[in-house]
Amino acid sequence: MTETGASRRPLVVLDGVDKHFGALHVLKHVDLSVGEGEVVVVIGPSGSGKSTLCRTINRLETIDAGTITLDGRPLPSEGKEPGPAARRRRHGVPVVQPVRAQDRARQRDARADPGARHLEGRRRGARPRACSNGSASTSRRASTPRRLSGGQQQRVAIARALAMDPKVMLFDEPTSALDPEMINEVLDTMTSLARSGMTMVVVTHEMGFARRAADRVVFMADGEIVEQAEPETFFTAPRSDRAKDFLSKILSH
Ligand SMILES: Nc1ncnc2c1ncn2[C@@H]1O[C@H](COP(=O)(O)OP(=O)(O)OP(=O)(O)O)[C@@H](O)[C@H]1O
Repeated sequence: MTETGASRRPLVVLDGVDKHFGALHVLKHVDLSVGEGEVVVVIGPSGSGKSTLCRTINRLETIDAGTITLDGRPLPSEGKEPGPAARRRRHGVPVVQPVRAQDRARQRDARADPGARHLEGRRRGARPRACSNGSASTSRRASTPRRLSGGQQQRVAIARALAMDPKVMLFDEPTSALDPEMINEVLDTMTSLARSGMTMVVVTHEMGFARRAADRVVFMADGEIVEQAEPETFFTAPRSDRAKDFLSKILSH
């Protein structure tokens, strides 16, 4: 039986977190504890606050009220450190986000048009940087991420994040901008990571991944955590009408 968050050592703890964007109340008194080695998949309708939740954990977004602690240490208040990048480095909570659409368009242009490829090479600079991706082949290692496919770029992003030796990794819809055939290779990498014991918070619409790799599914709607359960329980017997409605829509596709 899967160990639930309650029986693990708390690693990431959100306590009464509120977040507004102007008049929009995006996170409403959110309480969430992620245990060490736990894989939490966050799902819910568009606009429910999933990405914002993820972004508050690594301080890409500030919060208005409540606390977030990482391994018992509170995240700093806004203004006490130089900037978001420095905060992320210090706290070591990497987030893997979608491959940017513009990068993918540029790759397609470069493949289709030698002139564009030349320009693309100039844009990158004279010498490609090596990337320390243990899963990449030797020839791929000499490539810069922009020469790689979207799926390979995401695997490099995951490898780079792992190089930070993080206590927890965040994934914010990492497969959302990928071509369908590349989605599975990224999900396989994430599944391996989950099975290796990495603590992960994953915002995704990939329900197969949630069933396969999650210890717990957190369902959000309108800025609130409406319910949370082990995947089988959630997918076969959701309790709330919101979750039933959401699942009926996505699972019927
Ligand atoms: N920087 C911002 N400024 C203003 N409003 C924002 C900002 N970021 C997000 N929002 C709004 O906050 C709400 C929650 O957005 P969020 O991206 O967290 O939702 P989500 O559940 O991840 O949605 P999706 O599944 O579509 O990505 C949405 O109404 C969104 O438009």
